[in-house]
Amino acid sequence: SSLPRALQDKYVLTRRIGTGVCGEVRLAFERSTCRKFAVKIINKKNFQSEGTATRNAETEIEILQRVDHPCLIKTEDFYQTEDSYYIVLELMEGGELFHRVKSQQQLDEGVAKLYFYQMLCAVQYLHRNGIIHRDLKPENVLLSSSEDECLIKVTDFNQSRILEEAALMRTLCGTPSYLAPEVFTHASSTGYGLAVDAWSLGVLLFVCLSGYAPFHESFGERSVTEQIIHGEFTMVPSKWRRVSNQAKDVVRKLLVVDPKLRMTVDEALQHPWLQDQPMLQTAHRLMKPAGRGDEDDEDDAPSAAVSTEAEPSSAGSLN
Ligand SMILES: C/C(=N\NC(=N)NO)c1ccc(NC(=O)c2cc3cccc([N+](=O)[O-])c3[nH]2)cc1
Repeated sequence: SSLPRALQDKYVLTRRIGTGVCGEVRLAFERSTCRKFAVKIINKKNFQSEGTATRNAETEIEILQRVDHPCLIKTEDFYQTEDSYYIVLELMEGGELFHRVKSQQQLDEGVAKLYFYQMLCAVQYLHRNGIIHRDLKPENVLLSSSEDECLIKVTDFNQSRILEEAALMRTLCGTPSYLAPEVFTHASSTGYGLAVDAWSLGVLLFVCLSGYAPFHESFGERSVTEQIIHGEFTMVPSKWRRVSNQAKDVVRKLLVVDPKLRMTVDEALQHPWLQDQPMLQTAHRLMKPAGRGDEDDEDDAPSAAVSTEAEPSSAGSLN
């Protein structure tokens, strides 16, 4: 395929390291420094119609270049030809969370908690910046190394939407008398847009803790869609026996059908299961800018995270 000249001048692209529904990921070396990068190649044809494709891709590229958080993939460079986008990204040598969970059957609860905390921080950052990810799944969570204790990064903003809050606010400033009812109810559904990510995080946590998907055609005769609409998930005893009640409580409060009642990302960050000082310290060390992780952080202010040990598991009860 015809790689952009400018890309070839700066990088050598070698073997494929990942595949996606709309393109592939190649290992690349920056010629001048020999530093390794990942290059995500997205062919534009893969999108449905031209219209939405371009809009989606622009939004995605904008988001990729605008976001700045240790647990969100960062773009180093960006090129495009008439039929593809080439996104140069930091290398995430641990690969996709999907393969890590698959190869380990299920993650140790402490490891699942460390990864889940980082995902919550990434999605909290997106929500604070008015961005809904809308496609959170194990394939879109990358691991920085093959170590259990590693940094994770959320990627693939192809389905992301920037909350049209500003446009909505302008509309609501005018005289409401001529506005149709759905402008207001739709507003509330936009407001609830953020909650879709909380649901997906619930599914992600379920998969990390148990190694299988909560909604699956093999469970009973109902279709996956039916199971989801009714919030009917199955905790197979053999897979959940060693999982704490607090961890189960987080899953149950995220997999709530009514978005108004679903736990938010902010509330999840305050859940007793995540008030785990050792985990928080590890996470904050991993999330610091490169190189500052292992210096003695005498001078660092004590982390703002809650310092109390997790309460006794009162969280076993469902509200
Ligand atoms: C931005 C984006 N997707 N956007 C999109 N529209 N996809 O549908 C995107 C999607 C996936 C990735 N994946 C990787 O960077 C990625 C996958 C993988 C597997 C083994 C090993 C590595 N690695 O970096 O060593 C990998 N990196 C990076 C970016």
